[in-house]
Amino acid sequence: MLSRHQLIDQIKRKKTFLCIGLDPDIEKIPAFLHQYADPVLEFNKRIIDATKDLCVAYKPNAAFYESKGIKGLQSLIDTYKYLPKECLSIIDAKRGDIGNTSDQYAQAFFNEEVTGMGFDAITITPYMGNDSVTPYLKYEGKWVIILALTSSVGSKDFQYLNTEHGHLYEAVIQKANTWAGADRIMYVVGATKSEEFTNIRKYAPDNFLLVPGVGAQGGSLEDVCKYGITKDCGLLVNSSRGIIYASNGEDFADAARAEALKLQVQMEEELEKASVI
Ligand SMILES: O=c1ccn([C@@H]2O[C@H](COP(=O)(O)O)[C@@H](O)[C@H]2O)c(=O)[nH]1
Repeated sequence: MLSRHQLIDQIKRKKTFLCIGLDPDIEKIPAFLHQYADPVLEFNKRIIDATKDLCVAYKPNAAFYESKGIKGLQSLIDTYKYLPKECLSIIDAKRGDIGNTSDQYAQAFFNEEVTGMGFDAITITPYMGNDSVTPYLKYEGKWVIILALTSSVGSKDFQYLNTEHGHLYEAVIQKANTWAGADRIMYVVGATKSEEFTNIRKYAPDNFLLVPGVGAQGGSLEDVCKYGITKDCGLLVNSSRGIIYASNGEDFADAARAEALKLQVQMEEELEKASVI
């Protein structure tokens, strides 16, 4: 469990708001790792060891594990167990279903005694509304991270539709703010949508925003900070492929560290500029 207060403390202490995405594709991980019983776990462990002082969160995306069946699920459980306790652990599962089904998803990712996984936070699609989100909030201290404005090209299909409360993504934020406060709810906003951050801060002045899309998707960290940073930082900027696949040789963990370090240095500058540190 990681509270808002602990998250902000960690950001100030480590001078970073980097979230590293653990999206291991068996086709892309270095060949020499295939000699290990669980190559994915070995890959993740070495990435974590090489980067844990440079980031405040790790975000395994469930798809990369679920696509491998039982072995993948075991890799996810063992990766969860290996994550440093001081870092926010986010399962990027993008779940969303009726209440009793959401209860099962919440148990799957939050109830460590039952499943071996007790992530601090989960990503949720808000399309089905209140009853698809509130079951996760029953787990005291856990975070729900709601998709608001995604980094994807397809975000324009629904998220910009006009409603009586503004664009659909604005209506999502206004409604979700009535379910819990900024100590329990974060929003996903893509780095590729930096022009919308000022607007989003009108509705979510205090919420942390999980921001994917820097690195492989071409989003600008500088622009995200220009329009999105708050006095408490309020940002978790994710990079997955840009860090974990920096090299596919034996030096992959060092190369990942070098990429993470570049982002950490930029983040430290932004934190200073915004007087967070
Ligand atoms: O709007 C969204 C929501 C989630 N994601 C996820 O974040 C990472 C991004 O990976 P990169 O390799 O850094 O592009 C990945 O797990 C996505 O599923 C997103 O990209 N956009």
